[in-house]
Amino acid sequence: MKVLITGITGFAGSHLAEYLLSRGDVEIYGTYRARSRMDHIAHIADQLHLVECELQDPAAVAQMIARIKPAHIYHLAAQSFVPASWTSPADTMMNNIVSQLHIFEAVRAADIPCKIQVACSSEEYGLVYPDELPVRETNPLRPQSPYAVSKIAQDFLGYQYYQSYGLSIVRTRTFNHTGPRRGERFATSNFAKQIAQIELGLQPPHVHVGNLQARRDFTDVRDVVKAYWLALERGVPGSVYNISSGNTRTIEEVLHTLLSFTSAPVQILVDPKRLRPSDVEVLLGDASAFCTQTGWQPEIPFHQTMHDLLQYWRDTLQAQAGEKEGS
Ligand SMILES: C[C@H]1O[C@H](OP(=O)(O)OP(=O)(O)OC[C@H]2O[C@@H](n3cnc4c(=O)[nH]c(N)nc43)[C@H](O)[C@@H]2O)[C@@H](O)[C@@H](O)C1=O
Repeated sequence: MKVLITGITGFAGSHLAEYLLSRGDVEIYGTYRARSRMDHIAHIADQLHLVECELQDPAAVAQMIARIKPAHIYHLAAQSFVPASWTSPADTMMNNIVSQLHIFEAVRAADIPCKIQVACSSEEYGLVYPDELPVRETNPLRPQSPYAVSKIAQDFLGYQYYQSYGLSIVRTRTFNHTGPRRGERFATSNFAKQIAQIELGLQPPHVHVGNLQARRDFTDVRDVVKAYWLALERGVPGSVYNISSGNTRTIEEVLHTLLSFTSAPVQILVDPKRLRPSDVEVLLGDASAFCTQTGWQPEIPFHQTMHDLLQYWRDTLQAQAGEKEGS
């Protein structure tokens, strides 16, 4: 079976490709852009069909889908960093909404039986009141960032294309996920990288942070990509599912978990530039609909995820230092 992963060079995309390869029953195609970095998939690139495709170009997308004729599409490519959606809101809308429209239109034009997973987000819930926790899929959506609005548009377009044209679309509202290869701008990875840099003497012993009081529901990315596979294998087309762990912790607790793995003495410094115009205060998801439908359960404990993330940065920085020495 042919599957297509948009954003295969990214964080979730690279883990999904690894997971699907481990299953051994699929032929994996993945899109990348001219400026994409290949580091995350370099170790498996010879087992993938990589296709350069700008998803904002409708003709390129139509041609690519008509040629590959994938049975599954995992649409993971996106502008996913919330703060960037304030500095470049139009770019976020184009990247997230317009690209997805091109994929849907290309599948319609090719007239192929294709299941599509749309990567939506817990950010769509935005402002959540204490008596609404844990959040279910039926909760009102009260977006707090342009990014959240773009994800609501992706989500609702998925619904509408299912209703209007019968496209086999499953929407996943994934809560925070992290693990090795997480982009360094996101809180967990940023803190882990700073700690690894402090350990190597590459930065003074200060960890710079933003709002530590926000609460988030974290799942390991390696569990999340299994959920994406199950979403298309066992999810009901037209449905939307939360994907979450059912645990919430403050970002301060996340930082202290990472710090528990190091003996380096550090001072925590709040950087006002890291604060957002409006931040989602608390997210805690109810994934029972998805678990019941597909049998999915997150398996990797949070401590393990944080441990592996810190180790990822230690290894990456050491490899970079080795390369510099060698050159
Ligand atoms: C589900 C959702 O999950 C992610 O969005 P996010 O929750 O914004 O992720 P983040 O890691 O940037 O922030 C988490 C929290 O941590 C706070 N925070 C404190 N100090 C720093 C800090 O220094 N850096 C950052 N980035 N955040 C910080 C920050 O204010 C926020 O409250 C994306 O995958 C998104 O694509 C998505 O869909």
